[in-house]
Amino acid sequence: MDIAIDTSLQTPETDRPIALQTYELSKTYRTGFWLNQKVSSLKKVTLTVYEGETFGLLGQNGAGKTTLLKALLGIVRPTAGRATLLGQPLSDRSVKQTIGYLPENPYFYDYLTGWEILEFTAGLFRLPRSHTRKRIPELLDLVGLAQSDAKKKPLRRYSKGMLQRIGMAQALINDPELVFLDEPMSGLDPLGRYQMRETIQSLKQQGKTIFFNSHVLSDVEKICDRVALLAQGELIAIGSMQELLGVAEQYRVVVKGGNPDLLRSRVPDVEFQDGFWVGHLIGEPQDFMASVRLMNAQLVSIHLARPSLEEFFVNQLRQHSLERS
Ligand SMILES: Nc1ncnc2c1ncn2[C@@H]1O[C@H](COP(=O)(O)OP(=O)(O)OP(=O)(O)O)[C@@H](O)[C@H]1O
Repeated sequence: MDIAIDTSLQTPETDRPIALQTYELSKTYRTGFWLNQKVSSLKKVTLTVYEGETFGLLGQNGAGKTTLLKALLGIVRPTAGRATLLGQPLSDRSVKQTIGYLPENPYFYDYLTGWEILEFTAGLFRLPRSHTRKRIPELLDLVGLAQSDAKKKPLRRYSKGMLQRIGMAQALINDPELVFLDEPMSGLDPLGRYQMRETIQSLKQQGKTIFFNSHVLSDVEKICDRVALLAQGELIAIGSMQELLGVAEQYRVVVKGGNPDLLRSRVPDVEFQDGFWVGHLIGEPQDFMASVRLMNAQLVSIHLARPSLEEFFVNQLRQHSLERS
């Protein structure tokens, strides 16, 4: 399939330069012994990521996130549709020089030390040795491995968190403009996740575009400028946190006791959590407080809040599966 640059793809909604764009990108895998079964993993996905953005791709297991990443990186061939990376079609190999990629489960030659693996990767990019000698310590510092003896230790003696960090350093060796991260927080403890977020934020400050998949929605909410949500290969939502979650104009209420059916008329998304009814209020808080008293229920808390990304994610997926059934 020939994926040519299409000028219609280059028409931005704003004047911001585009880092990555897909137009009706689709991927169908053939599986089974006779390759006679089809799995439609991406269905006409159209999206734009602007330069300098931190963009999060969300979705349940099997939603098609890795397939989209692999299609963009040329690891799998799209079945239909088009895409550009830094203005070039996917078929243009030269663009790979300016791209970094951290796979979900990076494979390393584990007899190499941290320093050696970075030297090896630098060699693949044909970076001059003098440059590599300066670049490696900078990267070890950026990913939080400079203080340890990581550079001298073989990778088979690395912890999961250290491997993830050296994978990140490896993805950045060529000082890429566009960085793809597949589940960068996976397997990290809370401190490791915090440090990975810091690393991503410092890349953002350097003006890099970051495109990443994650299941850790609280991290995504903290660091992403925009997110897209995939469900069964389809793009079902895309936007900034403000566009998707709104501004804080809803009251979140926590109530003890009371009749859930009556509560539901004012708090449609109410759910029972750890002994309390929790949800978002529709209407005036004063009226609600009066009705809670009439229900013989107890108001535990009420405060202005917008839904979390997790609540948005669950609601969107529920709605999508209702529409499908
Ligand atoms: N090489 C392949 N051959 C056949 N089917 C595949 C292949 N790779 C992925 N799939 C299928 O495509 C669908 C999307 O998979 P993908 O790995 O892209 O999802 P994902 O959103 O990244 O999931 P996870 O969060 O679990 O990594 C799944 O149904 C998966 O089984």
